[in-house]
Amino acid sequence: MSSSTQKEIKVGILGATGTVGQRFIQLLSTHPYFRLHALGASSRSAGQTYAAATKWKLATPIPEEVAGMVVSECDPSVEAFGECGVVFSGLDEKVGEIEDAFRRANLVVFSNAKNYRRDSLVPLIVPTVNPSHLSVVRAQQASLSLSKGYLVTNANCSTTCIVVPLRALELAFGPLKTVMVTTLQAISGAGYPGVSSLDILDNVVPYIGGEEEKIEWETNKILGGVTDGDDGFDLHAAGPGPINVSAHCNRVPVIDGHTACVSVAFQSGTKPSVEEVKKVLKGYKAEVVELGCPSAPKESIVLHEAQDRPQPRLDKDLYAGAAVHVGRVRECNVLDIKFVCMLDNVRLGAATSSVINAEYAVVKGFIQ
Ligand SMILES: NC(=O)C1=CN([C@@H]2O[C@H](COP(=O)(O)OP(=O)(O)OC[C@H]3O[C@@H](n4cnc5c(N)ncnc54)[C@H](OP(=O)(O)O)[C@@H]3O)[C@@H](O)[C@H]2O)C=CC1
Ligand SMILES: N[C@@H](CC(=O)OP(=O)(O)O)C(=O)O
Repeated sequence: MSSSTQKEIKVGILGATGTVGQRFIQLLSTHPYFRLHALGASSRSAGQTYAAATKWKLATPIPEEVAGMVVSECDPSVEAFGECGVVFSGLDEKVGEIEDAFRRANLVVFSNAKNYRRDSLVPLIVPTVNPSHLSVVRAQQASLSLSKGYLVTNANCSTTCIVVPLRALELAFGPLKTVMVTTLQAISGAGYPGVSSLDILDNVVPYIGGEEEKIEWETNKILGGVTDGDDGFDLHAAGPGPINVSAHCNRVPVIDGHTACVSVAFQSGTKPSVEEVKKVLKGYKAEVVELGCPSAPKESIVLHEAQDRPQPRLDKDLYAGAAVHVGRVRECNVLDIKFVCMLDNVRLGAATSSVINAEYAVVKGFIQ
């Protein structure tokens, strides 16, 4: 779809004052398809201008046209939200029912929260992996008698980091059998103000509530397929059984950028060489890139050859934080192959994924 023929779609942001909400503002203030029209947050912020309500933490200033917008409650009956075609949600998981209320008001909702990821009619989409799962929203709409509204989720940020290289490997070398992953997760993953400085400075915290279970479960939904008839998901589609995923999650004193150390075994029992694996990762082409979705990165996987890369501080900003970085590809003595991957947890790990998912929905005619 060319920007000259495209009618701008009015969009709202739920949780606009938060860590993910701020990235949405930054990404959408110059977007070729979407125009910011409504901002929502809690009753603590409602009624104030965006600049007054928000502890802005990004290095670029609050876009001028947004600073003076008045934040409202997250309620679909607010007039400005009713005028939107799409809402992007950076809402806390504790208020998941708000997203459902917007969907039932016939709005298209792109959510970052965990609440609906396991729903059998809600797509869980990493845009550079499984955007075609969007087809299931037609069954979701039918189940709720909605003509326009539906809800799409993106994945947990660490899960997003690992599934991009895993998809590339699976397409080239066949179904995966076992994945072992150890994460080193940035502080911004816990939102603002997040983990207290006294807990995280000079320290590593070897526990992030619920994170390991999310990685272990979500990986199978994302790498699975959709059922015949597009009315659900098949967690086992890629192989004879689900992938055995075992995760250890750690919080580390990094501001942005989650790192994951991953070991993989394939079902076939045949070990690909390190050079074959590198070639496959480098050559991986995602559909959203081929379709020209405006926020999709030129390379979905950036392969690093230097021994000490990827590093969050040095690598996370490439392609506006929309790529997964992979390095240290080597043979694994226990499983088949191992590598290190890293992504910007607030961009590809959250806001950017929602935006690319919405771009794909526009290009594929799922948003009028
Ligand atoms: N940070 C990250 O890296 C990632 C986050 N996520 C998910 O994204 C979502 C947002 O996370 P994050 O931005 O980090 O969280 P923050 O805590 O930084 O922001 C939460 C937002 O939700 C709003 N909010 C809180 N309570 C209510 C309420 N009762 N009614 C309406 N709005 C409310 C807050 O508004 P107010 O300012 O008024 O309190 C704020 O805008 C979460 O579900 C999180 O799990 C997913 C992947 C990565
Ligand atoms: N739990 C993640 C961030 C997050 O909010 O994940 P989820 O969207 O799965 O709740 C972290 O702390 O880094």
